[in-house]
Amino acid sequence: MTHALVLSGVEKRFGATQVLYGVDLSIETGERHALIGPNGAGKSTLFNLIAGALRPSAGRIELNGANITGRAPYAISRHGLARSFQTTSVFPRLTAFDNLRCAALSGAPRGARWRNLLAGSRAIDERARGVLEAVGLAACEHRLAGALSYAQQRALDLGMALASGAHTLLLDEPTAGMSRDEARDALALIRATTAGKTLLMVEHDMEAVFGLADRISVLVRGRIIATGTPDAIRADAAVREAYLGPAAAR
Ligand SMILES: Nc1ncnc2c1ncn2[C@@H]1O[C@H](COP(=O)(O)OP(=O)(O)OP(=O)(O)O)[C@@H](O)[C@H]1O
Repeated sequence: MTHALVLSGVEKRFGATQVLYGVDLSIETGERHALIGPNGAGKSTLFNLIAGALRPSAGRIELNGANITGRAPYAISRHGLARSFQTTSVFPRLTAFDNLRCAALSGAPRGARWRNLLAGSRAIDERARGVLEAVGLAACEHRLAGALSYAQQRALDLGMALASGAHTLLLDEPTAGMSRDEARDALALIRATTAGKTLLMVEHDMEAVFGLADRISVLVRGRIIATGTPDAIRADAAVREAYLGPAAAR
């Protein structure tokens, strides 16, 4: 079994405040893994450590076997990791198509990147167009990203992660702020477009988590208290207690 992402003994302190304690987490290649936990558990902090926005105080993080601990975000993205944000990270004054071209360009081999840009590379355009269609935005090709609906911007955000060619995607609350119908569409889109990729997502919507994840890890006060299939997590007494209080665990 190969692992796309392996965290060993990861800790994070902000000054005197410790937020993460000895986090061990192994995500299999091609797995869809959800990270859940109460507010303030440390989920965003863990994402920031994996993506390189923060450096761990201790521990090691490997992406596809490469040690990426404490590396800069751009270096980690070159190793094949893309992150989608809770607030979308699209460029509002570029068209949907140009947003995807930028993302495709960022994933192009380093030496070829500026040549590609200058030459208006057909390969980059084709990749961007393919992703535009895959995320259901073909009709919005020439629209400015800032003029798209929130759900469309999230779809474009997902498209940018795909266009970069990343094999591992960190999805930060992919259905946050959406209506029930929009959330269902977003989940179907994620399922359809990420086949074969490794996903780690933080999500509060349990319907989304249990509908999409192969396995779930539960983070409570900076510690992973359980990892398992959706059925195992549902039946786990410690998880029920953490979410619902001691009475629910009995
Ligand atoms: N830069 C920082 N400096 C000090 N404390 C921080 C910093 N960033 C986060 N924290 C603290 O770390 C803890 C975990 O925060 P984090 O945002 O990672 O939790 P979370 O599980 O993502 O919460 P939520 O579900 O509400 O987004 C919180 O107590 C938070 O106040």
